[in-house]
Amino acid sequence: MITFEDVTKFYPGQERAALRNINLEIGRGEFVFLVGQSGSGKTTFIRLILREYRPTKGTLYVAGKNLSTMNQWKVPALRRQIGTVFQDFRLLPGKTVYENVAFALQVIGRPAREIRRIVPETLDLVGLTGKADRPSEELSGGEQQRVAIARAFVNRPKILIADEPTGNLDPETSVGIMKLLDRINKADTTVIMATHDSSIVDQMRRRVLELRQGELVRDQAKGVYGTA
Ligand SMILES: Nc1ncnc2c1ncn2[C@@H]1O[C@H](COP(=O)(O)OP(=O)(O)OP(=O)(O)O)[C@@H](O)[C@H]1O
Repeated sequence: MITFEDVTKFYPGQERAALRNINLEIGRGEFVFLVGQSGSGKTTFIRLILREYRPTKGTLYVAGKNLSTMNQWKVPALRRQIGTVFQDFRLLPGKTVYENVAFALQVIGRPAREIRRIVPETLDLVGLTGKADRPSEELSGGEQQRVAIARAFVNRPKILIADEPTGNLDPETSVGIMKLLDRINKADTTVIMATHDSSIVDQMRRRVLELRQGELVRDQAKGVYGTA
């Protein structure tokens, strides 16, 4: 699903690469944790997959496409196959739960009938039954993250990228979010999650990729947060 072939990324004016000679493959339906200290390159890794940047060197394939040579006009189609979830939820203010999720389908031109069917289905899936008409800012942090996940998943993307999705949540709420991401993964979605949350990584025992100063220093099946 995702292949990094000797990928290096320098930002303009940067002396040290943000990512250096990354080689790895992430298969369809895998669940992968991306760990490493602040500044180790996790966000850069994610931004390359979303084609926010191109590699300076090397080749990156996502869903069968070479992102280095992909035309700019094809990027929106790529991003439709990738759901994204962030630490700060990024919901649309002044909109209800339903509207937040429906919007993701409206912008890609799905028919209204389909939207009326799929949005409630997806809200049920993420555990927000009965909350559709609530203003999203009145929900708890955990509920807001569920809205964000519903929005990311409503189009049934092949890949879900979560950048610190539990970063603003208490441990108990975080467990609920992880159960949800696990279910989404079991529905044949490739999930990549950047995190500093060691207890979650240690509990889930999934593949762990560790970056250090831009280099991949560990690729461990059923891994843990730290090797020390
Ligand atoms: N737009 C940019 N321009 C220049 N340098 C950047 C840019 N974005 C990131 N960097 C640098 O690239 C390196 C990797 O940063 P990156 O944001 O990928 O790390 P990270 O692991 O996601 O960190 P965090 O856990 O704090 O989010 C850092 O040295 C950072 O300062």
